[in-house]
Amino acid sequence: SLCIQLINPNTSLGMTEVMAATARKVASPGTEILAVCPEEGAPSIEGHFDEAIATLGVLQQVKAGREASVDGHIIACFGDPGLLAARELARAPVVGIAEAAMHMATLVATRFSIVTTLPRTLVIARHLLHQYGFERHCAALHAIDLPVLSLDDGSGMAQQKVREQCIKAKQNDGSGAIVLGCGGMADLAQELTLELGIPVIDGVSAAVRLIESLHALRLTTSKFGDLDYPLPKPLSGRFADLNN
Ligand SMILES: NC(=O)NC1=NC(=O)NC1=O
Repeated sequence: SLCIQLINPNTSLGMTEVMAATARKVASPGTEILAVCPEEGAPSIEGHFDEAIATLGVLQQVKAGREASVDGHIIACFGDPGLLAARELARAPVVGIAEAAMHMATLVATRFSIVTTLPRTLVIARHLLHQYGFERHCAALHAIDLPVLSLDDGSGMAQQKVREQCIKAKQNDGSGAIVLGCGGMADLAQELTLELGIPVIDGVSAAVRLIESLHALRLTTSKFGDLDYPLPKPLSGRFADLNN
């Protein structure tokens, strides 16, 4: 059986639980989901500064996961913070929820739209599209203009905004699929797919199944070249044990 480490890079336990529940629903029988988040950091990740803060916690959790011999790591934040650094530390596959959702969208539609949280994080999604080579596949990006934690406040307001933006995207963008641009939207994909009649894709679910596929194909992170383990050197202070 498989053990997949689900890393919520922010420190909000409610979001970790929503994503863990979604991951467990979609995981194959026998796949265990080990849901974690950093001991310290940002309660939500809404920009470049928050991502920089979150990266240390992601790396600490990846190291812990490697020591626990997990079969894969999911970076469950739509900016995929620390993805390549995590791949240097990891032996097992590391998949970000943005790249997972984007890859799946390209397999079922010629173009997809992204619906994310704050307008200021749109540029982060654009950077990822460029980095992953998916710019030509993305027809449009939208933001609900609500903070990440509004998805976790129990009011249902953010969820309604996500639904509205998805309906507008389907009507206006010429996209065949929609990517949900926040880990906190993970539980909305199934219902929106049914309601809209087009694939509405959550990156947490996509990442779980991608890691299961990588495992089945015996594919693990290449340790040849730039993703080899970090060069040994005396790291100091809080970083001291990160690379050993
Ligand atoms: N675009 C986003 O909303 N990214 C995110 N920030 C978080 O804290 N979790 C996410 O998925």
